[in-house]
Amino acid sequence: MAIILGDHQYGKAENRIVRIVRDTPRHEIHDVNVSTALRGDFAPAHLVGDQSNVLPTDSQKQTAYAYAKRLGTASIEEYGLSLARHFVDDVPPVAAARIEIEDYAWERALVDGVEHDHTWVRKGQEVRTASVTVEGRGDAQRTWITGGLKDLVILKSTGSEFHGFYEDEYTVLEPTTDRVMATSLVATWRFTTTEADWNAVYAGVRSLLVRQFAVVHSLALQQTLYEMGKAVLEAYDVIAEVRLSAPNKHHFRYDLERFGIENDNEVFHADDRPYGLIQASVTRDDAPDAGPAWRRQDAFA
Ligand SMILES: O=c1[nH]c(=O)c2[nH]c(=O)[nH]c2[nH]1
Repeated sequence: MAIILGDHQYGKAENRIVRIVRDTPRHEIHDVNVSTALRGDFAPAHLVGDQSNVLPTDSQKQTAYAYAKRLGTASIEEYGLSLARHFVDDVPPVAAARIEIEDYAWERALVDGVEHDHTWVRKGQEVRTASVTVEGRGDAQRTWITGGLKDLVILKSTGSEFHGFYEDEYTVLEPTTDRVMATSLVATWRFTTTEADWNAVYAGVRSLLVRQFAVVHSLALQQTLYEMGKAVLEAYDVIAEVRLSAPNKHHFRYDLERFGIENDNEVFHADDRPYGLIQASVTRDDAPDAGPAWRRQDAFA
């Protein structure tokens, strides 16, 4: 029997970079969490402790900060692209680089009803995400970009049903034709291009996802997810695939009848666990190969 080193990658995870644009008295803020991962033949480092090909994770961190100046005008996708290309093009042992970014939104503080120039309040909990993977050099170079969001907490108080499901001897769930449906959505979309109006696509996709959640009369969260992905693919030909992950944040109608009080879907217990976890990928039948687009940094965990 031989023991072999398998797939490996290494990088600096979760660089918390804040970029302030202060060229005028009205500042701008970009607050991001950047993770780098380099891939290539780093076997000697693992097998015999030879670091000669290893660009330290500390250097990767320094590079992420050095490139952060670009965040003044660049979207997170563009920033990730320049960082990934730098590692692959300029560091010979690196065969591929993956950059994952989370973007935390701030909104201007209102002071006496006026937007303040250099004070912000964190906007909700929703986070914009992006990943860039660059492989190979020169004409053989290939690039995969995803955009996305996570922690988009969304709830509808009607327009959702769940019935007609398969029942076995353990099924106790009551069918319903009117329930609260809520989730904390994670959506990731895979681009077919390395040049897009990234911020406009983000805003458009986000609003389509919210729109579909609201207007689709849902017979199950599964159906809602499919309709969300389908609408995005119909509207954006620069997107080949949408992946959705949605915890079903159950809201159980509370039994007030015990107290002689009517409860016509008015009072609920919001249960935090367990939760149903509904996940789907929606794709075009002619979508290009996903390559390493979904090879996330936490794939080793
Ligand atoms: O939208 C739903 N999908 C399910 O698969 C499911 N299962 C369940 O218990 N409730 C729900 N709701």
